Amino acid sequence: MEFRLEDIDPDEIERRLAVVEPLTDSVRGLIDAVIRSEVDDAVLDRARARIDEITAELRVHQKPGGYGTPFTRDLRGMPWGNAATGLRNPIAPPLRPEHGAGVSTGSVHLGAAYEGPGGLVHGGVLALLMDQLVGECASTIVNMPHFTGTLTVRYLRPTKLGRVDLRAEVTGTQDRKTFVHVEVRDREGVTADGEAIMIRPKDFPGRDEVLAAIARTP
Ligand SMILES: CCCCCCCCCC(=O)SCCNC(=O)CCNC(=O)[C@H](O)C(C)(C)COP(=O)(O)OP(=O)(O)OC[C@H]1O[C@@H](n2cnc3c(N)ncnc32)[C@H](O)[C@@H]1OP(=O)(O)O
Repeated sequence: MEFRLEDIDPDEIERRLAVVEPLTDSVRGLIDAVIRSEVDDAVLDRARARIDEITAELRVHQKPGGYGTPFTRDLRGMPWGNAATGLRNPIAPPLRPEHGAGVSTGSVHLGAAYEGPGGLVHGGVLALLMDQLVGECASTIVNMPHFTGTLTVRYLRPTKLGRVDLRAEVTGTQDRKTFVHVEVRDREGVTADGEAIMIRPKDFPGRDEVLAAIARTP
């Protein structure tokens, strides 16, 4: 887990998001269209050539590796490449968690790109979303980043594609461990639940900056 301080103000964050969020949404639309399109092969071939051109244009200047998890001095995180929440990651639904007292919630629309069995959400996608939410829940409540040590998922009944709601709640803490219960619902009720043991790592790159930024946060 690597954290990197990026000393920019909220206006600059908004300026960047105003450019990349619409781009990411457009690519989400493209992914959905590629899965569901019934146009003929010639149109698909033409689309591929145009997409390859755009990809080459974007690759002229790019980061090595992943996007990383930059954060500002006031601890606003910018994990924009995150697989579940990333604001510039088209495979992220994206989940946008909200945090209350010991509870985190989030809703997503899971369309064709998240299908497992026909018409139903892939179990791994649900585990991804649960993992993210329990991570954010433990990290926000304890105010320090946590890793998922163990996540046990029970799939209670199939989850229909469409709107899915998640809720995570801290059920206890013990030294560096935080215990979190999580539930997933589709429009007909609870479809899966899970128990997570979240661990606050002893050390990680950027730890001192995170602690200093927390200390400065009013
Ligand atoms: C603001 C930031 C928001 C971030 C949200 C992001 C959410 C994303 C969620 C994720 O996807 S995290 C990525 C998936 N998880 C990992 O990659 C974790 C990989 N594993 C590790 O890095 C280490 O194994 C871990 C940090 C989990 C534990 O290493 P430690 O060296 O700190 O553990 P240690 O051996 O000192 O054990 C400390 C306690 O934790 C317990 N423990 C260790 N590993 C465990 C485990 N895997 N499961 C359950 N408990 C575990 C261990 O028994 C012990 O309990 P006791 O104190 O009661 O004895």
